[in-house]
Amino acid sequence: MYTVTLNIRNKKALVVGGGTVATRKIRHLLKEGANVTVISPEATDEIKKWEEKGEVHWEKREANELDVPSAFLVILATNNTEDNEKLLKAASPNQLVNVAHKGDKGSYTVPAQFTRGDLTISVSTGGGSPLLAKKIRDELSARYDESYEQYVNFLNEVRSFIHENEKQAEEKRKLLHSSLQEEMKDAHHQQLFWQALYDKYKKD
Ligand SMILES: C[C@@]1(CC(=O)O)C2=NC(=C\c3[nH]c(c(CCC(=O)O)c3CC(=O)O)Cc3[nH]c(c(CC(=O)O)c3CCC(=O)O)/C=C3\N/C(=C\2)[C@@H](CCC(=O)O)[C@]3(C)CC(=O)O)/[C@H]1CCC(=O)O
Ligand SMILES: NC(=O)c1ccc[n+]([C@@H]2O[C@H](COP(=O)([O-])OP(=O)(O)OC[C@H]3O[C@@H](n4cnc5c(N)ncnc54)[C@H](O)[C@@H]3O)[C@@H](O)[C@H]2O)c1
Repeated sequence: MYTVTLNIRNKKALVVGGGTVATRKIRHLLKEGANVTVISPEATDEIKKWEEKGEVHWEKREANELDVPSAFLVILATNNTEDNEKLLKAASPNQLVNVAHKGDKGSYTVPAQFTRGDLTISVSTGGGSPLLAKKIRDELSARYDESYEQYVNFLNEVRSFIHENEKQAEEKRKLLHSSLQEEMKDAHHQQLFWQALYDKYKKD
């Protein structure tokens, strides 16, 4: 499998089906800023609320082959395997298609994941055992707790500063590695690190 992180902001996403699985998928798509259309005769209360608030466009009907080609990303999440497969055939090879009832039929599956600011940790079994992916994700989310959000911000800022101020590759590498030491998660150590950088490059 070839793992990527996709920017789906303002991209057209089509979700076929309005059940529990579709709802979970839509929640994630909205969080990432996609432009979501749902086609389904029935929908959960959560989807109805999104529709009322104008956050998704819901077409209350069964989907057909003509609906598929215009979306960047397509999620086939009906409870009817034959319908999902009929719609899958209408997709172009250049579209990203997720098939909820059988991951390996589509072009992508969604990993279990969590974020801490700019840090995303994803776990995939490629459809082999979604529940194992979820279990490992839960274990990792306890290990990489909320404090990582601030820590990743710190590393991001430190990295920009080092790139701006240090031109020598070896010294740059050393500084970047020293900012990764476990103790740097602590605010006091971060302050000391900044002070050392300012002193080294004579900034106030
Ligand atoms: C990770 C997560 C991401 C997401 O969907 O957003 C995800 N499934 C999640 C939840 C979940 N999945 C299932 C239940 C009910 C469990 C139960 O019955 O109790 C729950 C609900 C729950 O546990 O909450 C079961 C299940 N899943 C699939 C089938 C069909 C099949 O495989 O035949 C069946 C039914 C047969 C079975 O039970 O096996 C198929 C897929 N599910 C995938 C991803 C893809 C493979 C990912 C991988 O392997 O790494 C793939 C192939 C397609 C896809 O959807 O992309 C999300 C984590 C939740 C979270 O993030 O909190
Ligand atoms: N990917 C996953 O994580 C995962 C987890 C559990 C189950 N599943 C699979 O996902 C599928 C959906 O599960 P669910 O729990 O959301 O089902 P569900 O019964 O809650 O919802 C199915 C939805 O599909 C709609 N629908 C049916 N035929 C349609 C059509 N032709 N066009 C448009 N909409 C149509 C229904 O109106 C309903 O809203 C099942 O096939 C199940 O095997 C996947």
